[in-house]
Amino acid sequence: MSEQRLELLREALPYIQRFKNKTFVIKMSGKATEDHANLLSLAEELALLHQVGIRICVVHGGGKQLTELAERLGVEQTIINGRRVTDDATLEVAKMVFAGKINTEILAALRHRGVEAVGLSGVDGNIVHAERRPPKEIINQETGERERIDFGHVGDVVGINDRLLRVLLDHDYLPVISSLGADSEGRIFNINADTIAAEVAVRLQAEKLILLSDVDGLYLRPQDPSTKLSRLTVEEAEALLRDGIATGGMIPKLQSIIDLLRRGVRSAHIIHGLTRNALLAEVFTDRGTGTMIVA
Ligand SMILES: Nc1ncnc2c1ncn2[C@@H]1O[C@H](COP(=O)(O)OP(=O)(O)O)[C@@H](O)[C@H]1O
Ligand SMILES: CC(=O)N[C@@H](CCC(=O)OP(=O)(O)O)C(=O)O
Repeated sequence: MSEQRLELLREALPYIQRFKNKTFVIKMSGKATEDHANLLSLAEELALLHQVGIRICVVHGGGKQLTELAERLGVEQTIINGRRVTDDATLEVAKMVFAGKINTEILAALRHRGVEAVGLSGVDGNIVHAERRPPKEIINQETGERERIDFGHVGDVVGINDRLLRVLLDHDYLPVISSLGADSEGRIFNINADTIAAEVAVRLQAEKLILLSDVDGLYLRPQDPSTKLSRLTVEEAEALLRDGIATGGMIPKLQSIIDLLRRGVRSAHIIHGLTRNALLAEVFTDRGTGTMIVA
């Protein structure tokens, strides 16, 4: 183990006591899982949290990989306000990429780090009960136009069944859930991974939701990391959404976080999924590295 990691662990002792037996939901963006060395490093950090007795549930996306494979297959992609318009062909590719490739790669990395992880999609154990998102009038943030959008096979989460997750967590398994869900007729939906993570966190009465992204937090001036906000309240987060400071993929992220904090989870964190030890630093130090949003 590196000296930096040992130093962190020394500082971590009080936090370890505080968080033992608490549940953290950790969402890994596709961008955080794509590089093998980075994934192995993240898996090591997850293994440490798991070993000190924190109940970890991972939710992952894979938006970048889905876009890349779909386009290679000649399936054109459209993303509006951070959500993908999912036609028949895109859903086929989403099933392969999310529940197949990425989920298995995360499991293999955790296995390498000695963690007994179990791969699931939201379809397993009825974990994510979803309904098809009805066509909606929305303001397209990119064009500023009001449009009626049919997102296709995109689901809205209407319930989480946590029975299987609790069985696994109670037996020290680490569940890894990909961002698909289904309705009671077995129709499968593509669902934003941040949204699933937030809903799972509420259902498991998690202590924290931690989102591993490709930015190290929320910036006041988009694209300008020097304007990163370290800590904000729900009301401040709402204002950022209203003022159009959060755009693209940050919109569903913040919407989910606001909703989650109003429903009992204490804090949500946005951190960089490609910075070594960012996860450990966020959990085990006061400084943290990302943006913490509190109720
Ligand atoms: N105010 C903001 N601060 C930081 N990032 C922002 C902001 N507004 C929009 N973004 C964008 O949100 C992106 C993260 O969302 P998304 O691409 O969905 O990530 P992920 O794949 O991690 O879920 C960033 O890469 C950035 O381009
Ligand atoms: C409906 C919708 O937009 N679903 C997302 C699910 C994957 C995801 O959220 O992946 P990241 O976390 O890697 O961005 C998508 O198709 O991109």
